[in-house]
Amino acid sequence: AFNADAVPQAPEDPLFGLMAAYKRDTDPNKVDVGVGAYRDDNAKPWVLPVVKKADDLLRADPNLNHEYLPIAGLAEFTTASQKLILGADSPAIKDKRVTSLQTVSGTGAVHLGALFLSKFYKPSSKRTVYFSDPTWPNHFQIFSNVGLSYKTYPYFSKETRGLNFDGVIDTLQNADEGSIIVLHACAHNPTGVDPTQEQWKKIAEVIRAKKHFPFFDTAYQGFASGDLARDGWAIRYFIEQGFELCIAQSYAKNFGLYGERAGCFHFVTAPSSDAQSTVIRVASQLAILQRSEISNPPAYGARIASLILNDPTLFAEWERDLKTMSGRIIDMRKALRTKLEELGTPGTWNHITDQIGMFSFTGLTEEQVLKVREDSHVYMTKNGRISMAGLNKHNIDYFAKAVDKAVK
Ligand SMILES: Cc1[nH+]cc(COP(=O)(O)O)c(/C=N/[C@@H](CC(=O)O)C(=O)O)c1O
Repeated sequence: AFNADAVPQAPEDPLFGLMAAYKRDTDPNKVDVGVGAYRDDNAKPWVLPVVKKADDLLRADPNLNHEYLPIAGLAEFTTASQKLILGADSPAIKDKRVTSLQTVSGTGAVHLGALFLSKFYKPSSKRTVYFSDPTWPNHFQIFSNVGLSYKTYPYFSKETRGLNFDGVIDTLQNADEGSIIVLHACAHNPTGVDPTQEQWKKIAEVIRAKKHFPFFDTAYQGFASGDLARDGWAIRYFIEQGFELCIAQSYAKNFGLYGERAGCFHFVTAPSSDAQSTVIRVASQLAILQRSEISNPPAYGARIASLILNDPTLFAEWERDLKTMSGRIIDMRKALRTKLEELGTPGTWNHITDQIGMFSFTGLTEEQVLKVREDSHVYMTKNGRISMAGLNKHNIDYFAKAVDKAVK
């Protein structure tokens, strides 16, 4: 007998709890700057025009069926995903040093990578995973669920509201050799603070010197700068430097395919004479894990993304849609900073425009966050992160005044 009555109550997921609380709120002025999901200027989810087009094409295909995909997913999707994040001319692709599996979005890719590492990465010795502090909260439970212990490296400087670069370097320098280092490829969540290219080079030096293993999580390619290649720069630099690494790639945000769960996991081996046979063995073990976890991935989102990634005209349209989203977010950053400065809201607000990607780390304390929620029906995560796409022409004045009231 299981005696399920012994099962303890788990805490509600903070983010999904926030989304539910927002939905329940009936106040007409309520503002949702919680979940990292793009909204248009009317606070509505935005189906990218290019995604609508791909959907029409897909539904018009007389051969469309609902058969199983291969365990590794749709080959034209994973191949195109490699090119997107590594660059079409990547040495890793040329040398056949990369293997990729389609996953249940970015979460599935982070999980598959964590599960694989828990079984095959230095299994006989102590392994520690390092996350930035702060990081995407789900990182902690995904890695602890597969039995890997973790620590954090300081990442955000409260004083400058920018990168605590020395904290990153010192912690990685003093970490046990061969630790797994989880890195946000661009548009860091929740801080919106990314290392400069020079700082990435120093981070790479320490990771090499300490024989750490880089684990990139990329969920916002095209959202940080609006430029896909630029947002892939850190990963491509590490590949150029000859690192062995893995990448969790999410298409939730940059294709707006949130609920369709489109993502990819890539494992890249270091250049060596037997790199290709290594990658084949790694692929075979990843397939075993994938089979037991999901058997094979969901078809619809990957088919949509694949149609767009593999068609130059649709790809160009996608890049335009990306610029629409990243452009509107940048407009909201400028508008919010201006409003807060005009209101004379205590503190400095340049970080709102210095930070990039979907989020701004406002610096509001937990009680100010709760106050702005109670008083003004504004929903942001407890760490003071706001999803900039939740702001628009109609609510930005109201939002700025709500923050001003909470901070004063
Ligand atoms: C860094 C990062 N990595 C992976 C994911 C997973 O996305 P998926 O939908 O599995 O492809 C998210 C989602 N972040 C937003 C939503 C969430 O928390 O799941 C967020 O931070 O709001 C990330 O912010």
